[in-house]
Amino acid sequence: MTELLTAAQMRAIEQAAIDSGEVTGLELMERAGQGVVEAIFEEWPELAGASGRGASPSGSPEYLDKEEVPFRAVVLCGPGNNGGDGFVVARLLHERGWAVEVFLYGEAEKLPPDARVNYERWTDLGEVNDVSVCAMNKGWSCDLLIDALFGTGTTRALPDLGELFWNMEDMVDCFQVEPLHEIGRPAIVAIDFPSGVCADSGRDFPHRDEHWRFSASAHITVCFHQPKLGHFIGDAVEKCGKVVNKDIGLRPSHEWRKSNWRQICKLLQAAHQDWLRKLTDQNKFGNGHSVVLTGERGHTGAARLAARGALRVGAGLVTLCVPEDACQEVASQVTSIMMKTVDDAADLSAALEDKRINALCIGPALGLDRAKPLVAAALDAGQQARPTVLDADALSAFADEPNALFAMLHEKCVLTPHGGEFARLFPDISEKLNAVPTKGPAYSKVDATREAAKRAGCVVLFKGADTVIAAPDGRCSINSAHYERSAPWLATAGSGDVLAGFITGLLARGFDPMGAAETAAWLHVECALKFGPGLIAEDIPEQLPAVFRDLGL
Ligand SMILES: NC(=O)C1=CN([C@@H]2O[C@H](COP(=O)(O)OP(=O)(O)OC[C@H]3O[C@@H](n4cnc5c(N)ncnc54)[C@H](OP(=O)(O)O)[C@@H]3O)[C@@H](O)[C@H]2O)[C@@H](O)CC1
Ligand SMILES: [K+]
Repeated sequence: MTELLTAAQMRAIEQAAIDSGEVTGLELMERAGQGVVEAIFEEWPELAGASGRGASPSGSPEYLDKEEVPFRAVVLCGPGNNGGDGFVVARLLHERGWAVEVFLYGEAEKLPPDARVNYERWTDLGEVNDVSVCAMNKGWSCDLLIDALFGTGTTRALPDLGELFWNMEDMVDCFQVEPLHEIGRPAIVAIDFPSGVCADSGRDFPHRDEHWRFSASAHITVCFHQPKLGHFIGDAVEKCGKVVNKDIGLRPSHEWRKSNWRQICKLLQAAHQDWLRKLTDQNKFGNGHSVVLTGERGHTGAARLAARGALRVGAGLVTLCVPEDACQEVASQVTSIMMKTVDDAADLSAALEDKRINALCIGPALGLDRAKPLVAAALDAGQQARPTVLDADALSAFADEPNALFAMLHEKCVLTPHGGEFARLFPDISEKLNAVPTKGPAYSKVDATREAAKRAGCVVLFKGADTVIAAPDGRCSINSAHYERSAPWLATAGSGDVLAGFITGLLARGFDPMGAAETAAWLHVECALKFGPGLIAEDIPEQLPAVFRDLGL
């Protein structure tokens, strides 16, 4: 499980290692530069030779006939240690026979000490020009462009670099359709972050000149030790291209980790596999009994999707609670899923007398008018605190009085809002999240979800391509559907209902709320990836057997 750090956590780990005497800042900078060069050659082995033909701006045949020339790199260095990494990369490429041009944003005299040392090492080998004199056309016809302007220290807008960033985005787009060299334009590599992106939130800092871009773009982003939060949330996911992490020999101390674990956010990379493995001697009740409430006639599809999800994910029994007038509609559509007539809150309370029902899903297409009393019955303090997923209308119904909902919630609940539902329940938090950031670290989706979970007193799963899951005690994880797990076709009607069903089924199987939400979110994306384009919500649960087989279950 990868831990995602904030800039401050990364600095603390780095400082602890330096203070312990096991490494110096300068050594870390050297390793960072080496990591970037390594990543470049791993990504583009064709650049690993000492020389190449050089980029052909036009791809014209007469150019190709010329004698081979060294590969050319342009390195853009900034005023902090990110710039320091850039000087190391410039030197290492030069040592390999590359022709390297270096441009600096800022003043050499003001560079921090380690960056200054590497600046001087570079000036023994080549020139440094001001970034403002970097003729961009010249830059674009090189083989490699290194963005070492800003890394984890970005704290505000970079308006004077907006045009440069705009050009970089253009180049990244071009290169995605044409292979390297054929268009004579460079591979773009960001060191740690595409410049302008806030490391904690993944957001960039807009400025008045909206014509230009607010942050850089890259084909690959090389980060160090562990990826940061900002690589997986916010605007950065569109800018990083691909995130490559390089070890720079930092070992966070056990003590540091122990005292900070609640502040660390995990990136979900696997299901809780051991928990998923069914015990062979379980009977159907051993795997729990999930109940899903449907809406009224004509509004039962969402709950049926959730129920199917709960059953496929392994709940032993799944029952749909259906209003009398919708029974025929539901009965004609389900087989292995059971039905019970539940018209109102009194019926629900009576149904929940059955203590074998150990997980409940309430909300998908439930109907705003019916939702409030039914939610109250589901969460009735007189009942045992039963694991309960609240989704869709069960959340929106409380838009006018979210505190009334929070007062009823308990620690076995899971809320699964999308952005709109989140804003209805947590308007002030949503406002902070949607405000234009002016200084870093900017308020992030991770901050927002943690704050919401604390207020609600239960697990909150804030949906999106970057789904964030947080518990009231600060535990947090991100389920990213970006980069190699990109699954845009998951944004389809009913997909969220299936997710709610997955969580409910896992709760029935005995997962704790955080584990159920994390595993369900991860499986949900796996199912989408398994199916591919053309996916509709009905397909999602049907991929689970294949996903489970791949997991060796
Ligand atoms: N931590 C580690 O373990 C390791 C870290 N390493 C590397 O160090 C990087 C972090 O270095 P860093 O802290 O010096 O930050 P960085 O991103 O270079 O920028 C800071 C400078 O930018 C300035 N500045 C900010 N915003 C600005 C703006 N809008 N416009 C203008 N200026 C602005 C800011 O000025 P200030 O805000 O202080 O006025 C400051 O001068 C990290 O990303 C990685 O690449 C590696 O060497 C390996 C080990
Ligand atoms: K950078």
